[in-house]
Amino acid sequence: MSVNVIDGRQLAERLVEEMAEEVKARTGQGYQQPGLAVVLVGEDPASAIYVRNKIRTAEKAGLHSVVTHLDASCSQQALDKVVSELNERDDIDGILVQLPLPAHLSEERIINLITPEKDVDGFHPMNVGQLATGQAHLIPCTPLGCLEILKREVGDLSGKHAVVVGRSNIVGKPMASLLLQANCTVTVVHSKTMDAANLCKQADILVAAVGVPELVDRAWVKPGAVVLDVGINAIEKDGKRKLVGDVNFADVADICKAITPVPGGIGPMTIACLIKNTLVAAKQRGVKQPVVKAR
Ligand SMILES: Nc1nc(=O)c2c([nH]1)NC[C@@H]1CN(c3ccc(C(=O)N[C@@H](CCC(=O)O)C(=O)O)cc3)C=[N+]21
Repeated sequence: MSVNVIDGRQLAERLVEEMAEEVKARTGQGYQQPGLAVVLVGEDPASAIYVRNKIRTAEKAGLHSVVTHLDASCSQQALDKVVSELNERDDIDGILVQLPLPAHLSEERIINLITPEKDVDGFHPMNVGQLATGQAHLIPCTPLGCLEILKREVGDLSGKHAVVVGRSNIVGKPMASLLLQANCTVTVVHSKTMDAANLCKQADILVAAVGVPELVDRAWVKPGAVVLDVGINAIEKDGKRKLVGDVNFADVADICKAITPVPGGIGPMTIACLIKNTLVAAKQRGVKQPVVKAR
């Protein structure tokens, strides 16, 4: 079987270009330039890289962006205050608080505090509930990026057996909701599942999102399956730091119909979907530019 390696970087770039056109058209019609706010707490180097990528991509799409960088030791009250102020700002359509937060801060509290209309991560219980009931408008970025790829690679998902490995609130659960919405038969596999490999081997669509380096090997994959690898794991190999996914790419690639690589697969699509959600939020809010009166 010839391997189809899905180029997430190229696809993401195309989506960002399309969105840049849309932003231009909308500002031309008198709407305010969409704004994204990213809040970063602490000095985790991986988080700093992701935040930089998000801001760079936002700028490519013609959004304006603000980054608030707080000290790792900041209080919950200080973080709450930053989010509350962003909630009130008219020029900000999307708010993202980079996770994970330092252990002394409550992620749940912050997720619940972000106003649902600006929750471009789609993590607020209101947006989670809307996704579960098919009324979604802000859908978590990674699952949304996965769906975009599946629409292109598979087309109609109706009746396909999709297996999601992992049950996190940020990927596994919303991914399962979205696939169900698209008429897949959905199985969720997790750490307590009996015989995960055999369940996965029945999947037409396999989404791996557990954060275990190269967990999924050949024994887990049905020939002809479409495999999406959400994992981003930094490992040491031959004394060098290297990024690998949750899928053992070299072991499975030749039996897949299509597969996403790490890096260059789902990661860039996640960021493109963050921009998409910021546009969705901006349209929903519909704020016009202030009218300057002629005199
Ligand atoms: N509130 C919140 N929302 C998030 O969406 C969120 C978060 N917190 N915390 C961390 C995770 C992780 N995440 C990534 C996004 C893009 C890449 C990405 O673009 N990766 C590149 C390369 C990365 C590299 O080279 O290190 C790739 O896969 O090709 C990776 C990881 C978003 N997250």
